[in-house]
Amino acid sequence: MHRRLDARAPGFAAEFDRLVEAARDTDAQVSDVVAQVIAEVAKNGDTAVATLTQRFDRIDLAERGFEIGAAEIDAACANVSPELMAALELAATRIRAFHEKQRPADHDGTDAAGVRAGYRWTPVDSVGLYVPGGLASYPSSVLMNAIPAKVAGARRLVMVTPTPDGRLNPLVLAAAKLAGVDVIYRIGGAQAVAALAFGTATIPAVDKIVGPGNAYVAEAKRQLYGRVGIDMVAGPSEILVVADGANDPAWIAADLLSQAEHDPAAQVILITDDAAFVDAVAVAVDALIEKLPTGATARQSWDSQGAIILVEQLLDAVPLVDRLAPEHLELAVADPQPLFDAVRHAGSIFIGRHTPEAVGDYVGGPNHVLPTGRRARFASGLSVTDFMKRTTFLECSAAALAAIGPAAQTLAEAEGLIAHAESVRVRLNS
Ligand SMILES: NC(=O)c1ccc[n+]([C@@H]2O[C@H](COP(=O)([O-])OP(=O)(O)OC[C@H]3O[C@@H](n4cnc5c(N)ncnc54)[C@H](O)[C@@H]3O)[C@@H](O)[C@H]2O)c1
Ligand SMILES: N[C@H](CO)Cc1c[nH]c[nH+]1
Ligand SMILES: [Zn+2]
Repeated sequence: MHRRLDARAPGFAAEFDRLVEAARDTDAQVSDVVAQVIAEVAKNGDTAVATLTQRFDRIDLAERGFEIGAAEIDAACANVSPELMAALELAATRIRAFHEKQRPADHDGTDAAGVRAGYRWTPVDSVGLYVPGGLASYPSSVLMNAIPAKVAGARRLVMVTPTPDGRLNPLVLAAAKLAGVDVIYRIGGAQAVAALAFGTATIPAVDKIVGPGNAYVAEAKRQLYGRVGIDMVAGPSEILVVADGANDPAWIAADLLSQAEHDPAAQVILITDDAAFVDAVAVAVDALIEKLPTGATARQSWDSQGAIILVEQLLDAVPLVDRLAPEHLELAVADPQPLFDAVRHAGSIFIGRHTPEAVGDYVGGPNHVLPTGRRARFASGLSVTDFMKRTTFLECSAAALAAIGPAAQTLAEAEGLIAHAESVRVRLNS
């Protein structure tokens, strides 16, 4: 049974704290398994990747090969219907147009002291794109990963995706070809993330790993950060819907289940100011779950992570939203703008009754790879700048050094770092 909370009831604060602190993606068991997988791949490379892939995805890489080659990709593309291809192309066009606006500007200027200072952006050389493939397949995540990488100018795009029991949606390969991915390996989970971080005889190490995944994938990226760059921790999906009682309960139930069907660990929450609507949505959720092919997953998520919170008035939702910092926030209310203006922490916001989060998963334009587990407090969705880094630069003429150097010398001496002071002083006195 999902949780029900009433913001006006005594004990609400403690109950809400428990909801906020409920760990879904970093529990000790997941963390230990991932640490073990990473250690095995670091030590035994391809052999460990093959053994773990046999264990978790039940496929024999010695027989199938690690890489998905051009012939397999072309055959898959030939099987994609024109209607699907058109939808994929529409998605790609819209995602590209949105991300092209994110290209950052360089800066190069000379200040009043005559010092030239600035920064310039350059792309990361090689990136690993994680495309999930355990419970569902994610052609849309191929586009969301690869298109911003291409817009940034990353030179080499290495994609990994698991193929449990050999299953692979041809649209995943069509999306990879459309987006310009360079090489694809049929591996997933923490072992794929570790292979991309360390490199193996078959799989080249990359500079940065991006993309979403389940708790194991997200934890592997978290543990490997530092050895390799990561975009963020993007784990099991989340949605928080703020809805008034004027909504059709079936619409809101579908929105909640759209994220619950991703993973038993997905978290879906409704906040409303209408007590009757609480019951209506709960009934609609139960009715829709029965009809979904993904109902078993959605049921586990709804029962174990789902919650409905009743508030006195809609603006009371704002501090609750900010505490939860959800991956997705839907504002299904008559006048969403005041809520939109007030909320500070959310990965992506969907404004008004006619903007279901699902449209953003595919064709909206903004990226659907987003921080989860309350990390929208400090992290942002995948963007072009995740595939770039900023190098600053400085140039002093003799006159400029004369203007600012003495203060540097003074500070270096105060820190007791005399070689620092000396490297400025010798130039000032030349
Ligand atoms: N936050 C985001 O931006 C975002 C976007 C899209 C999808 N998602 C999330 O991505 C996830 C996709 O999950 P998925 O499972 O379908 O695919 P996945 O590719 O992320 O995970 C499948 C892999 O997990 C590993 N695994 C499974 N059970 C394991 C176990 N018990 N021990 C060790 N490893 C194990 C296996 O190696 C398997 O190949 C969902 O949680 C979904 O909500 C998040
Ligand atoms: N909702 C997911 C992000 O949490 C993204 C996605 C891809 N396909 C469907 N949904
Ligand atoms: Zn989704």
